[in-house]
Amino acid sequence: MVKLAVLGASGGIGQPLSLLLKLSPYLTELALYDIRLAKGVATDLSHINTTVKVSGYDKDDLKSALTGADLVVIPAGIPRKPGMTRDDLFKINAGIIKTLAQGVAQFAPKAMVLVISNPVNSTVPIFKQVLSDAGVFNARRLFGITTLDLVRAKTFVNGFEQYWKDLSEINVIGGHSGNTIVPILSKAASYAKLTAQQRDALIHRIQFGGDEVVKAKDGAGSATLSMAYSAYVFVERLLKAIKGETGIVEDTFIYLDSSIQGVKEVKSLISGGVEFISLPVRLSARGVEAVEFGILNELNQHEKELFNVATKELKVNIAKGITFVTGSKAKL
Ligand SMILES: NC(=O)c1ccc[n+]([C@@H]2O[C@H](COP(=O)([O-])OP(=O)(O)OC[C@H]3O[C@@H](n4cnc5c(N)ncnc54)[C@H](O)[C@@H]3O)[C@@H](O)[C@H]2O)c1
Ligand SMILES: O=C(O)C[C@H](O)C(=O)O
Repeated sequence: MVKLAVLGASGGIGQPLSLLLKLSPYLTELALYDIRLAKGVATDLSHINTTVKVSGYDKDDLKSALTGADLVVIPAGIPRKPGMTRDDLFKINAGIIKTLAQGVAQFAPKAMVLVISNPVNSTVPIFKQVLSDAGVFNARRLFGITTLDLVRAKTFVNGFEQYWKDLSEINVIGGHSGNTIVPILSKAASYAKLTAQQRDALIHRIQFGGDEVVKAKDGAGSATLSMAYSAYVFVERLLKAIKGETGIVEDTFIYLDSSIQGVKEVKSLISGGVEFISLPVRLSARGVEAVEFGILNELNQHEKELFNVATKELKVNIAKGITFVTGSKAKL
């Protein structure tokens, strides 16, 4: 029996993501929550003849949506319009995330939480701080979903070569906004064939892929379908790990808790220190099993430079999220 709650289920991401989750062989129950239309979306999906039971919950019924949830996936919040950065969403989305985190702390304190809402670099720290203040935070169970960056990286490399043979050697680490997104392509043999100009163009496209969609949608929002796909990929991988499959590693944004295997090494390898970061994480039934820190020893000079730029910006984004909850300025 596995219950998953989607908070923000009626939105551009929420609807296609809920559709994909309705098809999952690993789920028993799907609880859809939104401040609008969740019951309608749930009724629509409930006509699909798969075994996942779907129910919808209105604005005032967060408690029912969350009670008994093993996983909570959160795409609630406003998306970007052309000209905006993800940080411009902070003003509205920080409050939404704080409220939802308080709900999770109260009604599903043991659930694995997967945050999609932007700016991820700040919304995940907000979530962590609320859970910590409520005394229920467990670093193994909180994830920022950065899978779309990896999905984009794996897609865009094909623009440069007929066929990039070693997609599994590609990672995207750091955070989820512009310069904090650090594509790690150098482990793949095909990387050596790129000119510096091609490499820079490819990295830029991965870092700013979100802007491409925002511009193309021309005011009607940001990536929804590719994001729903990416979240589904991550959720399925986590569900497989929960079922006991071993060797599952995904790039995801987590809190660096020293009790987690590999975190001490990560901290010694990152100059200046960050508290949250996306790295390859080994998943298990308890969520984050270990951080695969070895990648940090394998960066080439160019990637090290990108990574240093990323961690500086990331620290500011993280502090902004923590400060929002604590009310006092977080240390940088
Ligand atoms: N992590 C990523 O890679 C990634 C990728 C794409 C988009 N996003 C982010 O995901 C978020 C959602 O994007 P979208 O395109 O689905 O937006 P959307 O506006 O289409 O949908 C958001 C939904 O959230 C709901 N909502 C608002 N406040 C809520 C609350 N308090 N409780 C529950 N639901 C609430 C809205 O009613 C709406 O249905 C945005 O912040 C966007 O920037 C993240
Ligand atoms: O670009 C955005 O604002 C949405 C999302 O973070 C993305 O990467 O597509």
